[in-house]
Amino acid sequence: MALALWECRPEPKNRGFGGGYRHALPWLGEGLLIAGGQRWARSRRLLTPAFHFDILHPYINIYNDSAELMLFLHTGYNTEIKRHPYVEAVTELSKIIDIRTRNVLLHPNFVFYLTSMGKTFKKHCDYVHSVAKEVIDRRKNKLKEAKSPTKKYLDFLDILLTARDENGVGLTDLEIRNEVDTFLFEGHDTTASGISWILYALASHPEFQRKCQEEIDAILEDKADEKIEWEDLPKFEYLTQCIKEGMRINPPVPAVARALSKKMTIDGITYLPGTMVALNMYLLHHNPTVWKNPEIYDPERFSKENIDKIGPFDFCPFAAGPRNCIGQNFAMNEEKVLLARFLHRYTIELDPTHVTEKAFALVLRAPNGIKVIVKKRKQ
Ligand code: HEM
Repeated sequence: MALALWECRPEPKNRGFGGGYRHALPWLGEGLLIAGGQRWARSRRLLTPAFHFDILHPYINIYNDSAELMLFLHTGYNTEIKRHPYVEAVTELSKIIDIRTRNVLLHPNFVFYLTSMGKTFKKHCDYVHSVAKEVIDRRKNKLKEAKSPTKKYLDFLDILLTARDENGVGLTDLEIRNEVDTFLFEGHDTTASGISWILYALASHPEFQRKCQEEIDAILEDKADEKIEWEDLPKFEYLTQCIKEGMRINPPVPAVARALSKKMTIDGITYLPGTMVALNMYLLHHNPTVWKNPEIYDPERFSKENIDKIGPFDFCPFAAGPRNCIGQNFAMNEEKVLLARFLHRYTIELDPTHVTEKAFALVLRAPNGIKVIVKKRKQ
């Protein structure tokens, strides 16, 4: 009998002293990313309907609107693009968690919160929690006024607020806030990193970029408003190959970690329960025993002819098993729309004066930025 994901018992996240996830607890709480055991199983069961195709379908309009805004900003010369304070705070929080995880002296709470970094962390946590609370309260009031959700389409927040388990019990206010914070982080930073590194790969390989553009031009040929419909998404076959290869060579989440729940023997060495195990997706995707010529960006690896040669655990940008990414379809759809709309209008080239560096944090970052030259296409 096949088990639903939440009926499996995944290895827990390492939240003990020294474990990386522990440092994100004051920010994300026991949301889906960090929770374990029964709490995780209940939340995963309640939240899975939020990623059903029927719920994802109307988000296509939001992806298109976001693409529109991004393209508009590109047309303005000297436009100073200010990041939202929420995005600034999340970036700082994830940077601090990364620094803290690598420095054992900052692990004890009583030391960390005495440092200026600890105080900044607390300040940003309070701010992001207040934003999440405001969003939740606003929607709660709307739902109260309407008595029951009357919108044609429910979104993620409606589902969080109205979900009930088999005993008719919903999520508490704190559980809802933890999920909102988790999804705002997991849903934004990861996709932003993915799109940036895919654009970098395509700027480095004009031949693949041109092939994507030919495909995009053919799909958008008769659309004066350039709007991508839900039905168009499966047509972007070559773009999808480039996206997957982009996430192979630069996985947005470079590593995850677990604590062993039972003894495990790897290469003749036995590890005891509780041992922390880091699973490095970046190294997996660059391992020459798994991938031939791993440093070469080659979208043909994901062509119809070749895709069956890829093993089930060779390509893991969204992790694997019961604790895989719940938002992976959402993310793939968003990446397709944003990249297709961008490449339809513009061609990008690498800035030859800039050296792009990689930093392995909670998400894969480019500490000094990715610089490309953007040229309007003649059509
Ligand atoms: C390119 C984009 C994305 C990538 C590469 C990505 C990758 C991942 C990975 C590797 C994990 C496992 C993390 C771990 O074990 O510590 C994960 C979990 C998760 N992701 Fe994503 N993600 C992406 C987008 C999204 C989006 C758009 C959402 C929500 C809208 C989302 C929500 C989550 C949540 C809630 C979890 C925890 C799931 C659980 O433990 O049951 N992710 N993601």
